[in-house]
Amino acid sequence: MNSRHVGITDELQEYLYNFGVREDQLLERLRNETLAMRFGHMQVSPEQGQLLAFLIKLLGVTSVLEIGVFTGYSSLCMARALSNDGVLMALDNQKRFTDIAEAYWLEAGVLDKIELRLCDALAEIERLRQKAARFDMIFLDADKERYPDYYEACLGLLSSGGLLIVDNVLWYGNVAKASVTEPITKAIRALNKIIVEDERVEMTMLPFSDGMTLVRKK
Ligand SMILES: C[S@@+](CC[C@H](N)C(=O)[O-])C[C@H]1O[C@@H](n2cnc3c(N)ncnc32)[C@H](O)[C@@H]1O
Repeated sequence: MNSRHVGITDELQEYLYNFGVREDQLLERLRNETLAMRFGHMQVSPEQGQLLAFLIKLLGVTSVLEIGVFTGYSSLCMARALSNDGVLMALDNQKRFTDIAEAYWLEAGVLDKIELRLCDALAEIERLRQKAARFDMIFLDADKERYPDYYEACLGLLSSGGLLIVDNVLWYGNVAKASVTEPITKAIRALNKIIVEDERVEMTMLPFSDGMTLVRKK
């Protein structure tokens, strides 16, 4: 295996932000407001938000399901990238977070593209499956302990050729450390094994931010 990988130092991360990411003032304000909050570390990185938006435009995605909204950074990136007839269904169970998200969606003029549902996401996905709902793209970024359950449920909601994006698949690098056996790391490891062995999909794991896997349903 080719072992030439560039380690991301703080210096290189700064370079990446200067030359690899375009973040406007609204997103920067949301990012800084969120980072100042407790749990602010849960927010996606600017480069992740940019990749999600890029994929939506590249693939002409018109329906997105987001699982895990938090203060709305990723949903704002995705909603802006959708065409005017595009829809983003956004699931979270914490109104104190999504109130912040909604204020930013309103300011960005994308509130009417987003259908926010305050719910337990896995239960809501099961309800959506019973109604035979379909999405072109799903971004999974909620409770990691249930990632394997989410994966199977999400595949049932994806159109053929649809894209599932799973965040935090490297979990701070812990997935590769045998000594780490806490429940979240174990669940993410389990999901990574399921995905790499799943012949129903094509996949690629990106060592990007905290690790993102792109899964295309055949
Ligand atoms: C990592 S954060 C999402 C970050 C977000 N994508 C962003 O752009 O900043 C995870 C979110 O999942 C939500 N969450 C956790 N468990 C959930 C559940 N069972 N149902 C719905 N939402 C859940 C949390 O409230 C939190 O807002």
